Amino acid sequence: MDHDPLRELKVRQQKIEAMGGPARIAKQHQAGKLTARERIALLLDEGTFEEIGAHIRHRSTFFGLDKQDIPADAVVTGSGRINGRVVYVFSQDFTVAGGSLGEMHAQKIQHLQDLALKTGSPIIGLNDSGGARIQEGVDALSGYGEIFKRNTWSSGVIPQITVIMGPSAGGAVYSPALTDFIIMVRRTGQMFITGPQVIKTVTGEEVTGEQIGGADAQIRKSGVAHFAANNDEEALQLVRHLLSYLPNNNRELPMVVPSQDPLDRMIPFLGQVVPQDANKPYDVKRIIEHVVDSGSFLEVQQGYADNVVIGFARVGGHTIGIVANQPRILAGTMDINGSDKLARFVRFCDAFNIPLVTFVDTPGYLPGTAQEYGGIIRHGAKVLFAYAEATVPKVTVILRKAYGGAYLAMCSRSLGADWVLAWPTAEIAVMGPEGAANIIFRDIINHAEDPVAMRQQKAEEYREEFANPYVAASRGYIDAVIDPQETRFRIARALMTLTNKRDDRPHKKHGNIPL
Ligand SMILES: CC(C)(COP(=O)(O)OP(=O)(O)OC[C@H]1O[C@@H](n2cnc3c(N)ncnc32)[C@H](O)[C@@H]1OP(=O)(O)O)[C@@H](O)C(=O)NCCC(=O)NCCSC(=O)CC(=O)O
Repeated sequence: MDHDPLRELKVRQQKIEAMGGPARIAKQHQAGKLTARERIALLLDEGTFEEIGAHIRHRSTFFGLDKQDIPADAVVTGSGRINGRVVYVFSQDFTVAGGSLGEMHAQKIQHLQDLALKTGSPIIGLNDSGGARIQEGVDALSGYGEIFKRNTWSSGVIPQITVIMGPSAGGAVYSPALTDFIIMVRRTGQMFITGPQVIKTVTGEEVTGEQIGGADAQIRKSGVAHFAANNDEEALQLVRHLLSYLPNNNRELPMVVPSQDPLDRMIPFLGQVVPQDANKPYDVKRIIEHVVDSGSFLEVQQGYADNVVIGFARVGGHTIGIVANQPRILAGTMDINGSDKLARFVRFCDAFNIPLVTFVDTPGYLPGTAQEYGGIIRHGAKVLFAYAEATVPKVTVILRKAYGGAYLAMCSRSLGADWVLAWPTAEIAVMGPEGAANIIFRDIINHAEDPVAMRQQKAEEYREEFANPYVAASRGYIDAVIDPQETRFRIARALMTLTNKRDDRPHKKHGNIPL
């Protein structure tokens, strides 16, 4: 019979598209997971997927692999569009050899990384894999190394987003960790360096995979992941939503999403959200949500170090990065985890031309041995480094307390804020009035007939002197004291004046941020 090339192509394509076969696909679905190809179809604009390297085959002969067919080498790779923008995507296929990463599987991902970097396009990894293909040994391992290297080269050039939709264990966790954002699917997505078996053997601890590396653990306890989703579909929608805030690469600006929300919208009740009593908490997210374009706030790393709030939002349709102290948690103090969370976000925004708006209400750093021994000095320094290094427009709004080193750290004028706005309730001081009185009036208080009353009186004197925005404003550390109801309008105007900001730093290979 004559050879029919077109028929051969069809037969080969069908084999590749059949992935691990009906039984394994059914098992995947039973586990609450979609297949690699179903995921890509949900992620991308309809009909835009262009597959790359579908015919790639492994060439390993160890442990009978030469007799094993591994369609697409267990990863589907290609380009497509999200809201019309070109992106690159790889999707590991757990139905084929457990989505394990062999030499050629890794090469497919590397090729995609190269294309994404050269074309300045975001790259998205959908991870669902048993890790390095054990039969392939060092070829599989070095595949990871090549991927890590490209992750690092791409960092700060193109957005890299990871979705953990199945296991991600051992060496497999580090490519995700090198990307900008990790989204985890609850219950099915798990990340850990060593799994429950190894932990039990070495330390005797008994934990489940979910306890050690599920979405809850990696978001709330470790801060490794940034978002959780309830299922595959929700996670993929979140990728599309997140990308809408980001530019394609570091040479472009984020896209503008037309907004119906007037820039000069007054917010009459905004001032009342912050209690008069400086020791009373409130939810800073209420301020953020009222100020930004209606419904545009996307919080990042919610559930981890919630004393610091970070996220993307829009003002007048333009993306901004929001950073805020959260007085509801730990009284809004700065600590180790909050510093790490804040600094990495500021650096992401700076790398991708996203202006920063910082809301300040912090009494200072969290005291205690746990913080000092944990290296708060080193971690806190990251915040100073990140803000001082950032060249994007920086607008700071001081709502209430701005004390000491934490005042400086929260994008103060001294660190390079372009606009510093303050509410009339702002208090800029070296420390809280009670603490200050205890130190500078110690003798007077100790020798007073009624030390308690004297301490109160002296604290009040200190508060009257410094606990207002006007001393700082008189020295030029604050540019304008504003009526709280005008906050949205004033931020919008400040950002508009900074549209063409150009700010250079001395040429260098790279800085040495305290890690
Ligand atoms: C990921 C799992 C928990 C998933 O369990 P499940 O019960 O859902 O699925 P399963 O075990 O039946 O796996 C499905 C199929 O994929 C295969 N499979 C799974 N992981 C594999 C791997 N790493 N290499 C080669 N094949 C693998 C299984 O043999 C099976 O094949 P078949 O269907 O033909 O029977 C488990 O497969 C697992 O523990 N895998 C090994 C994980 C691991 O230790 N990886 C680290 C590698 S070292 C590494 O990455 C480097 C480092 O850590 O530094």
